[in-house]
Amino acid sequence: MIRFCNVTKIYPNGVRALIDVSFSIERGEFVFVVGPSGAGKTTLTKLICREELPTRGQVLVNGKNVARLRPNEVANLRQRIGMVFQDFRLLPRKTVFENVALALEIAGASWREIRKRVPEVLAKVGLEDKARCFPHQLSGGEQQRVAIARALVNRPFLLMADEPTGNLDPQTSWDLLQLLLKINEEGTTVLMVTHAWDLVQLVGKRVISLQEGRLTEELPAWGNYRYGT
Ligand SMILES: Nc1ncnc2c1ncn2[C@@H]1O[C@H](COP(=O)(O)OP(=O)(O)OP(=O)(O)O)[C@@H](O)[C@H]1O
Repeated sequence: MIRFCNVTKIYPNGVRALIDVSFSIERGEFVFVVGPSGAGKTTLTKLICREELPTRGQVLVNGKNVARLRPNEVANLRQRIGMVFQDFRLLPRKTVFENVALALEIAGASWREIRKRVPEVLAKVGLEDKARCFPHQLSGGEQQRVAIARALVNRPFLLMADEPTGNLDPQTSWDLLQLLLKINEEGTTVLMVTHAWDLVQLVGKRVISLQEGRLTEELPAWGNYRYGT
């Protein structure tokens, strides 16, 4: 579903963010992307949603070279990839319902669909009773779950979460990871960028590791491996 073929990304200022990176992600996988600050993790996510273009090599999403997409296809690609960020990025003057509804409105959904779909997706993230709240009335973990609901509402084929637990305490981070694992079990491919190596070790999922722009290590899923056993 996602394929990087010898991808190098050099920014205009000369920084080599990714160097000759190749990997594939199949439909239905849960993949962690780890690595130190500046290793190229966010750049990798930006190449997938075509926020950036590779300098060399190819990024294929659903078999299509993203560099060759027409503008309407780029918009369509971005609508079909759910994005979650460390800082939640909710609109502060809109309620939880409105924050999630906006993603559907932009995709052209009818009011009838919005009224049906928003409560469904809020229930999925356990926030059905918070629809009328504003973001500042919620905890960090709840705000991140709203962001996940917003990312899911258009039924994306891929959920990309860039440091989603970066602003959360350990227990809330763990709960959030469980939510992402549940979403993955229900069929959505998940790519999670993280520094939280402790979380990565607690679940047996595939790990792509970057170091100074190079893919240094690819650990397969560990099956039933559990931390401390
Ligand atoms: N728009 C840009 N222009 C120039 N250089 C950039 C740009 N975006 C990122 N970089 C550089 O590219 C390298 C990789 O950055 P990237 O954000 O992908 O790393 P990261 O692994 O996500 O880091 P962090 O964990 O700190 O978020 C860094 O050296 C960064 O300074």
